[in-house]
Amino acid sequence: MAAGSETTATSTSFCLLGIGMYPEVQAKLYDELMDTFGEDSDVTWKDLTRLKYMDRVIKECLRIFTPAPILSRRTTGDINIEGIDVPSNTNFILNYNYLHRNPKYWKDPLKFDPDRFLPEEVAKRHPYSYLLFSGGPRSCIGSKFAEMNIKTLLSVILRKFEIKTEYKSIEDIKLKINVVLRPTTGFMISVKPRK
Ligand code: HEM
Repeated sequence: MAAGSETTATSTSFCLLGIGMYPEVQAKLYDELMDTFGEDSDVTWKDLTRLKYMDRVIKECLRIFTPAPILSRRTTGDINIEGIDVPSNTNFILNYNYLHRNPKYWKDPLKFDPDRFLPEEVAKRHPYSYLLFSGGPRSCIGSKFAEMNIKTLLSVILRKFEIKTEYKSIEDIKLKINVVLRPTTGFMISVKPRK
């Protein structure tokens, strides 16, 4: 259950938090939604694939707030990582939130910039510098479904409500890990009907 529902709920909440913090991003998303669906029409799979800006915003929110940040692996043979010998049968803890905020891969990592996910920018980075759904043979089997789910939820919510948050900056948000990532002081999101 946690694999699919808790991760999706947490991801959507972090997206709303990011969107609430940047009114100019929210306005652009609203325009894209109006152009794509208008005010009332139902969300269809085909239309979801046209939400290019929303796709980038979601990726940027979940880079900064990676909902499933801690994973473990065990080596099945001796390996060498950047000059360090690691014997077989060693347990590893991987922290993807750290990876996603590492200045070695992300310039100005706490700057919110959805355009980091423009295709030409993605092409410049190592494919494993962004591991929202992990990588390799044990990566998330629900990734496409999760993306569609989050886009559908945001498409419904953002057309009807304006999102606000009391948080003023990413640096303000202290995080803890309860299996999934959480802000220590809650999401602090409020919604205002658009009309
Ligand atoms: C945004 C939402 C989601 C995120 C961030 C997420 C993230 C992840 C990550 C990072 C892993 C890798 C775990 C590892 O390597 O040890 C994983 C595995 C998995 N996820 Fe997701 N997930 C999400 C949604 C879903 C959904 C919607 C489903 C099911 C419909 C799902 C089912 C699974 C399953 C079954 C695995 C285990 C795959 C395996 O061990 O072979 N996830 N997920």
